Amino acid sequence: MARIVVGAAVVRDGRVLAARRTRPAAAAGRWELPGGAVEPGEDEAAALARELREELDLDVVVGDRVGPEVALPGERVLRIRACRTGGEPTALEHDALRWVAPEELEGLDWLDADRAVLPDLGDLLRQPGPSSTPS
Ligand SMILES: Nc1nc2c([nH]c(=O)n2[C@H]2C[C@H](O)[C@@H](COP(=O)(O)OP(=O)(O)OP(=O)(O)O)O2)c(=O)[nH]1
Repeated sequence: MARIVVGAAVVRDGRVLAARRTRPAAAAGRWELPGGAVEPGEDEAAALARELREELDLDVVVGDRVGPEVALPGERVLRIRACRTGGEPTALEHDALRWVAPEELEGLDWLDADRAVLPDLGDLLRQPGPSSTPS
């Protein structure tokens, strides 16, 4: 069975958090949705929350899937989940972080697999969020 890699679409004020990789060499300098591999016996949402604490010192609430499941090399698949946070991320394993607006998505140098979710990510960012709900 394919190993699952989970990535977070952390959304705030209509932007999504992108993180720039430092390793391996082929991926260094390219952007991803932060996350990592689900460990055996671990729940996907729990894995994602754990990875974001480890990589970004960030507590998130994990929500619904975004976009298609994408095949990765080495019998792995990438699944993206929408996340919310009240905190500020710190780059502990990446060399840059950026809040990306929908119109900037296409122009970023994403890892190849992540390109497949950009249309759905754009739709998600354009939806009115909690912060823009009239009170
Ligand atoms: N986290 C993350 N990984 C991605 C994305 N797109 C993509 O192709 N990948 C690939 C890159 C890596 O080969 C793999 C995740 O590895 P990782 O280094 O981020 O996470 P990890 O610590 O759990 O990995 P590992 O030590 O078990 O190899 O998935 C993405 O958007 N986010």
